[in-house]
Amino acid sequence: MKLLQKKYQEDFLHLGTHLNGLAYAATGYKRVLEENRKLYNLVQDLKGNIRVYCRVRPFMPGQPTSLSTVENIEEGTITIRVPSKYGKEGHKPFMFNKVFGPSATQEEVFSDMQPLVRSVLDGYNVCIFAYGQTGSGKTFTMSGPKELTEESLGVNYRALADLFLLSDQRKDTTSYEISVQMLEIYNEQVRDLLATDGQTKRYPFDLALLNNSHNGINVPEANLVPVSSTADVIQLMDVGQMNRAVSSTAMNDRSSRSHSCVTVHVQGRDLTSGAILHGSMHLVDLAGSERVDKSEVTGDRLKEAQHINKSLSALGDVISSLSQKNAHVPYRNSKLTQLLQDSLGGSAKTLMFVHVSPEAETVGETISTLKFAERVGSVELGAARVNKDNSEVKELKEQIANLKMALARKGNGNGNEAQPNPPLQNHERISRRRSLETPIFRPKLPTMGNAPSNLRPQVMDLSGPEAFSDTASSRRHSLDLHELMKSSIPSWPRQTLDINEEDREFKSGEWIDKHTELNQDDNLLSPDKFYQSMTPQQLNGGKQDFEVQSITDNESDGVASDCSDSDLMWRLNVQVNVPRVSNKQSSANPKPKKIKPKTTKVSETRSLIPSLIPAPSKRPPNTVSLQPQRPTRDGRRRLSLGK
Ligand SMILES: Nc1ncnc2c1ncn2[C@@H]1O[C@H](COP(=O)(O)OP(=O)(O)OP(=O)(O)O)[C@@H](O)[C@H]1O
Repeated sequence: MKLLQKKYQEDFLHLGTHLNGLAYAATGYKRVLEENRKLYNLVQDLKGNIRVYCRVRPFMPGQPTSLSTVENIEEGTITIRVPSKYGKEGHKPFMFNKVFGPSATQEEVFSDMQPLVRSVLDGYNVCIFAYGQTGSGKTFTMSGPKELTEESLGVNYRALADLFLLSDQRKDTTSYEISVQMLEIYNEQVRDLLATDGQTKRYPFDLALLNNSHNGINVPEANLVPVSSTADVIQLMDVGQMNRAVSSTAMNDRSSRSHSCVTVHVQGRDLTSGAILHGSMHLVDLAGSERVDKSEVTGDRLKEAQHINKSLSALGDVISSLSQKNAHVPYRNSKLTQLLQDSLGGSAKTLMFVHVSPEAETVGETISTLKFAERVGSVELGAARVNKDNSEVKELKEQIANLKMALARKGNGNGNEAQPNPPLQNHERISRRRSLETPIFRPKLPTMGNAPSNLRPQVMDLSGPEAFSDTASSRRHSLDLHELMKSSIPSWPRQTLDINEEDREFKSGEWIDKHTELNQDDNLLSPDKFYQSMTPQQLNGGKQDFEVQSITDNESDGVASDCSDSDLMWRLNVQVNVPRVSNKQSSANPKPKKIKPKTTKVSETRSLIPSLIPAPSKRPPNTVSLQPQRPTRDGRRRLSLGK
């Protein structure tokens, strides 16, 4: 007995020592997990909180095969073949965080956005946009084709599946509650797509959205339905889609002109500390753009087009304000921005998928789309970006500086009072990082047996770039240089990225004037105007506006990203993307182009929807619009050089 007692004592002692070791290891493990989470999100931060991925659609089966507008794809660069009818033949490179060619699979595309899903569970707010002209593949990327297979599932299915997979993997440390809501915005009216009474339910959106926030996340007073599996979400989406379809049929397919938004709210509770965190993912399908005859752009269609335009412009305003660190961010200017408020700015992470079609006839729209998207990426990634058109831009900047000096001397006698030129060199510092991601987990895909074949959960489909076009943009070439010089805020993109001939060709011209006639009363913001309103400093400093605020230890304790050490090390092998300087364009066309004066102003009515804008014509006379302007008080811009 004594021997046994002694042995038990020894065993207990041994067990105690062992347990101590285990407890110590557990503490260390938790520390490592926490460290991993921080490093993981740091890598995300380094890559920027607004990222832009480009995807090229393949030619459609049965389509006559023609030469693709996409000449080359190389990592983060896509080069567009510019046909001679746009003024001169050339090659136009655009740089993004990542470019997916026509043969890229759905899985490949998803793998690069997968880290964002993970961030939702770490308490971040995420918004995913699909941007591009009609038919360029937005829905394909986000939802998949009409006939879904496991391989063709869009990123939204995969994202939701991944969300549940990860939350399950973390269940020993964190308990997650996930809920979903589905809203539709049509002509600035919000409807709950999950409303059980089947009635169109209109919300006093300001009150509903803004008075019901908890822990920084605004939850509209719509149905917020708890879900516990991907199948649950799929069922809910099916209900929402059916509700949408009912009103669409009744209202002549209005769904193509309304925004629908699926929002996934996540609340995580740390099982040890009880700390709570919140994350959200907005999956929104914005109204698509479509070609209609000018005769159709009246009445309801015109109203719809104006609403689409207005909401996308409001989105631009919000991003602009965030990047300028304005105290006031105009979220309330549209229902869309109200809805996305928690996913824009602050610690939110935004991904834009920009889509392009390969057909030659859409090259104008393709270039406009790519220019806009490239600038969106530049807003946040401004700090390290290298200007790809460096030599040409430098030369033009010098010309601008000289012109301004001359004007200042003329206007002020000796020119002493003239303000110094904006620090143009900042533009040259803009650079971009490339995507560094590889998939960590294969998404667990929902079984197709449960998924209705017509189900198309929506991720943010931004209507095409033309939706931003408006009256204000039409005045872009009417500038007042005196006014500009008085302004303490230099404008940014046209000095650098947009200063060459092609840019003007694709951004200004007759269509602007045509467009103006239609939309004179709308004080809307075009992509150009939006970006013109930003300064180089704002761009370069803009990063801070989008920096992820680290979750405090209390909030995030124990909620770690699931990164293995090796994976983490791989991820931390960060190479800041310094784009290759491409001189193809300038070398191919070294001579300045002769300016053709515009003689006629066509006042034909056109749709406001982006793709309705006809292919841009030659650039306007007096190309002094090299230096962008802020609008005057009456919202108009004047040309003083041409006097
Ligand atoms: N990467 C791709 N691979 C194969 N087919 C694609 C791809 N992208 C798009 N398609 C096909 O091209 C067609 C148009 O794509 P989709 O409907 O996704 O465009 P969209 O941008 O959403 O258009 P809209 O703005 O009109 O909604 C569809 O038939 C789709 O299946």
